[in-house]
Amino acid sequence: MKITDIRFGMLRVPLKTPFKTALRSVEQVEDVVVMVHTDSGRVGYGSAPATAVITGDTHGSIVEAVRQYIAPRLMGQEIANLNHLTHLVQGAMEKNTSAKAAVEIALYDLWGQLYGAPLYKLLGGGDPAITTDITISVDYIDKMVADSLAAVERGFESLKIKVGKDIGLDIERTKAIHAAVEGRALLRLDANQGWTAKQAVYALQTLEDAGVKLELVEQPVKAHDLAGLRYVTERVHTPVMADESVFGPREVVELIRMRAADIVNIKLMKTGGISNAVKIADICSLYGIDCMIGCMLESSIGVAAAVHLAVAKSDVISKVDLDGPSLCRFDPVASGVNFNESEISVTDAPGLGIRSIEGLAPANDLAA
Ligand SMILES: C[C@H](N)C(=O)N[C@@H](CCC(=O)O)C(=O)O
Ligand SMILES: [Mg+2]
Repeated sequence: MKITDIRFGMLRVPLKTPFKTALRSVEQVEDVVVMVHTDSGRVGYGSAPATAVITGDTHGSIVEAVRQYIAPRLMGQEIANLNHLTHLVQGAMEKNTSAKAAVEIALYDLWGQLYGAPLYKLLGGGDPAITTDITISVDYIDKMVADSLAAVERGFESLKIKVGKDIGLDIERTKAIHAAVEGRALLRLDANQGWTAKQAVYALQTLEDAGVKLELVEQPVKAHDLAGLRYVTERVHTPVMADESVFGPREVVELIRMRAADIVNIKLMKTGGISNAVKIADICSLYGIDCMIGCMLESSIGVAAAVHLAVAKSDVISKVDLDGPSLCRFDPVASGVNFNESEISVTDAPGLGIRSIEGLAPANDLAA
């Protein structure tokens, strides 16, 4: 099965409610869809959102990186040589992790199709059912409490609370949500880099002293501030998770060397796809570091790939934040992964099992 063409589409899906973090506010998912065509007639699908505030990638840069740097290396290549292909993708250029991720996801989809097996089985197998948390956007306290209660009613047993806007309000937000859902849901905080190290220690110690038990705190400080991350990790009981601070395997090695965090959040859009995500999971497994599998605000194509990885690496990926599809008003993608609120299950359809994508628009206007 040889690669003959790479084409693009745009997928837009409205959200149930605006997604608000310390870094941005968005009202719809907007993904570049990458379609890798082969001489067998089979097509592999991948996707990438433009999370410029985290990865630096825009829709235009994703399309241009694939078109100019990645695609030319892949034309005529054999899908069976997957390791060679991922090497070509990763070596095509620096950074541009979202573009690399979209292409790698499509290549792994084709690899599964080639061998007639769902991706998770080729990645090592596992129990094809996982449970995700759901994000509660940062907002007025009453709204966040109401959103948290609604999420618990929908069956979510783990809430990822966005904070990082105002330290005093963040403490009040967390206390109010804790009081409202205590005993019914685990609470994870994600400050999305919004605090200084000292503010983070103050907020977390205040919450700990008030009896607010948190499962973890995610990315309390600026992405580049590994020393700040370590400062927080050393001073609080709450487990600290690195998100924006770690993209690829090299950063994870440095994080472990510095003992800067307790947990690593793996996201395909940061790693540049599945090959590096597998490496990170294996490094963390070696050092006994727990992982979360996360996603950007993105469609169920890229999230489906993350689900397959989570199933296959469940020994080290113990926490799941794959709520992109649950935040959308509907899922335009029919695939081998079924997203049903907190419960996600995978069928035996080959690769990602993508059968149709409703409303896929041309992406020709994004780049020359
Ligand atoms: C969607 C997911 N729950 C999430 O919060 N992901 C990111 C933010 C992604 C974005 O801004 O698109 C995170 O910080 O963990
Ligand atoms: Mg995060």
